[in-house]
Amino acid sequence: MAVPPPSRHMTLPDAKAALRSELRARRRAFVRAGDVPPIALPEFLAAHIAEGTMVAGYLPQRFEADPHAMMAQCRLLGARLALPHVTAMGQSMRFLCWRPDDPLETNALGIAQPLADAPEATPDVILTPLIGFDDQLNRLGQGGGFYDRAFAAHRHALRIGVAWSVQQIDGVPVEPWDMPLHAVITEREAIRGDGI
Ligand SMILES: Nc1nc2c(c(=O)[nH]1)N(C=O)[C@@H](CNc1ccc(C(=O)N[C@@H](CCC(=O)O)C(=O)O)cc1)CN2
Ligand SMILES: Nc1ncnc2c1ncn2[C@@H]1O[C@H](COP(=O)(O)OP(=O)(O)OP(=O)(O)O)[C@@H](O)[C@H]1O
Repeated sequence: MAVPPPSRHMTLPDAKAALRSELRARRRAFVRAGDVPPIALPEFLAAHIAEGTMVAGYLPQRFEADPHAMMAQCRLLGARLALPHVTAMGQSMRFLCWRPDDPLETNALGIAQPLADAPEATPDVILTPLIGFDDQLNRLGQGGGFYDRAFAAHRHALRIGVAWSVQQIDGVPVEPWDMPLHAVITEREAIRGDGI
């Protein structure tokens, strides 16, 4: 979907901030319109999940795409689950093991997460919440750099974006540290890269 091109006078951080605000509005309108369908685990991704595979998921904030159905399907295939754990902006994000009945705390950013002393996980698959994405599998996140740093720390993990289809744009601005996703899964389709 086309987004108005950033003005020539805008800096890249300004352009990204404008995109984030437009995409958050789209995401909110999509969810408020009601009847959001579940996002299923596509067959090509299920083929990477076996007994003991460590899948890092996330607990969606209000209007984020909901990965619960995918996480449940991963568990049925024998996967173990983990969730992100953050302390403050600029700090690294850890993935901590989590089962559906385990206790949660709320972090400084208002997101529920496992308790700090839960065992640390090394993810094989990282289900990644997105603000936006494009058909080249470039990703726009919240801007904290948490997932950029996590991708750099877990280079062998599959990077799987999860989003509502309305979050697709023509060209996400790419910066030197950005690592493209292996696939993006939406409620309508899966965009699959060459590496998966
Ligand atoms: N569900 C979920 N969990 C996640 C992330 C995420 O994007 N989604 N993260 C991905 O990095 C990490 C937390 N990172 C965050 C980075 C920035 C903001 C932030 O700027 N929040 C704004 C409000 C955003 C909004 O209105 O949607 C704020 O606090 O002002 C929040 C979380 C770890 N856990
Ligand atoms: N490997 C890394 N190590 C340290 N800092 C990094 C690394 N990758 C990115 N960063 C920093 O993190 C910030 C990421 O900003 P950017 O706008 O790309 O966020 P984003 O990719 O949208 O967000 P997120 O990764 O949180 O989903 C930048 O300030 C960048 O310098």
